[in-house]
Amino acid sequence: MTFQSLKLASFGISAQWGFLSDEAPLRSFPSSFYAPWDDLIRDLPSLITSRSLTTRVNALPQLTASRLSSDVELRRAYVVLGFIIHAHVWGSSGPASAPASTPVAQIPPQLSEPFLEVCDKLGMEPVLSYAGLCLWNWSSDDGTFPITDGDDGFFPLEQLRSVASFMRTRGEDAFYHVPVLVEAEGGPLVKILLDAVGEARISNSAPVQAALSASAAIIAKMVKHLPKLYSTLDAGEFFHELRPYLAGGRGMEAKGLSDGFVFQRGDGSQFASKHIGGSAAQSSLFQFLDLVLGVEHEAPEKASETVFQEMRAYMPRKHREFLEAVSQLPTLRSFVEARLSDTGLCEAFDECTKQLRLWRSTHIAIVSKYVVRPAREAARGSENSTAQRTEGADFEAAEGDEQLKGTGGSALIPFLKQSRDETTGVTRP
Ligand code: HEM
Repeated sequence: MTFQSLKLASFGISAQWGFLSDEAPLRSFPSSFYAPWDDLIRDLPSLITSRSLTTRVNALPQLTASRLSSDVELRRAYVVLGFIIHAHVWGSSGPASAPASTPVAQIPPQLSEPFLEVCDKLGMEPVLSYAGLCLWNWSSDDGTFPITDGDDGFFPLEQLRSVASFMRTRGEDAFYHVPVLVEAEGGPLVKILLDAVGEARISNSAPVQAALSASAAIIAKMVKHLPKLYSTLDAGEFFHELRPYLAGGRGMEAKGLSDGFVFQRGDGSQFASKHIGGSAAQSSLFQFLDLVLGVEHEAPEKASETVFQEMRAYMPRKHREFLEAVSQLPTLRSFVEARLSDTGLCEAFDECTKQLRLWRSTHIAIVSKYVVRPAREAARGSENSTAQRTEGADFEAAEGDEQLKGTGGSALIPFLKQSRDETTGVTRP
C-alpha cells in the first residue's frame, strides 16, 4: 500500500469530519418497507420502561436486509437493530425501574437474520459497537452536516439528538455525542497528517513541522470537549442505568449468558456469539494518531495482542482496512528521529504527543468519575448490605481499582495509564 493510494473517500472517511464520514446518519429509512424498524426504534425507551418490548419484538415481520441499497442505509440498520437487540437482551424482563436483572440470551430470527446480514456487509462483529453508539447515532435539528467556513466547528452538544437510544435522557445523548464532537474536531487530522507523511517521504521538513503544529492545536481542542460530560451525564445514571445495556455477550456467564448472545436463524439453527460490548476504545481516530505519529503500545504480559489490536475487529471493515494501510507507512516519529538537530521539528512533534498525552490524562479523570468511583461504591455497598445492586456489566470491583477490568477484560486503570505513558515525544541528545 503506497501513501498515494490512500484515498480517504474509498475508506468512508471525510477530509473534514474524519471517521464520521461525509454523510449524516439517516433519521428514517427511505423505503416504507422498513417502517416496522423505524416505529420500533422510535418507541424503544417507552417499550423498555413498560416492559412491553418482547410483545413488539415478537410482532415484528421478518424483513430481509437485501433492500438496503447504500452504506448509509446499512449503517442505520446496524444502529437500529443493534439497539433493539441490546434492549431485548438486557431490558426485557424484571421491574421497570431498572435494567433487567435477568438477560434474555435468545435473539429471534426477525432480529437475527437482518442484523447478521448487515454486520457481514459492514464487516463488523454482531454486537453494538462504537460506530453504532456514536459515529452513526447522531442527528442535528435539520438533519444535515453544518456548513463549515473554517472556525465554526461542529454542532453544539445541545443541538445533537440520538438516532437510537435506550432511555432518551440528556445524559445518554451526551455519552454518545461528546465522542462525536471529539471525532468531528479531530476529523481534519487524518488528511493533515497523511499529507505530512507524503512530505516526509520527499524530505520536506517545513511542511511536516507545520502539520505537526496544526495537529497539536487540533488535539488541544479535542481535549476541551471532554469536560462537557460532567454537566450533562450523572455518574450514577451512567454506571447503573445506561452501562448495563452496552454489554455484549462475552464474560457474561455469571449474568446467565453462558453462550453469550444466541442468534436464532430462520432455518431453525442457532449461532452463539461472545463479543465485547461497545467502547470508545473502538474509535479509529485515536488508533490512526498512534500509528501515524509512531506511538507504540505494548501488549499486557501473557497477552498475544494489545487492547487496541483487539478493538479493531469491532470497527467497520473500511476503517479497519484504512488503519491496516496506515500501519504500513513510515511514521512521523521515524522522520523526526532522523533529524534530532532540527529543534523546531522536534518541538512540534513533542507538542503533538504532549497534547495527545493530555487528552489521555483528561480521559482517565473521566473514567475515574464514571466507572472507578461508582464501581468502588457498588463494591462497598454489596459488602455492607445484601440488597441487589446493578453491577457494571463488563468488570468487577473486587479488591480495589487496579482489579477493575475493561471491556475486553484487560486491567482497566493499568491499561489507560500505560497508554498515556507510552504517548511520548522524541528523546533528544
Ligand atoms: C463517561 C464517559 C466515558 C467512559 C466511562 C469511558 C470509559 C472508557 C474505558 C473503560 C476505556 C478502557 C477500554 C475499555 O474497557 O473499554 C476507555 C478507553 C478509551 N476511551 Fe473512553 N470513556 C468515556 C469517554 C470517552 C470519550 C468522550 C472518548 C472520545 C472519543 C473516549 C475515547 C476512548 C479511547 C480512545 C480509549 C482507548 C484508550 C486510549 O486511547 O487511551 N472515551 N474509555
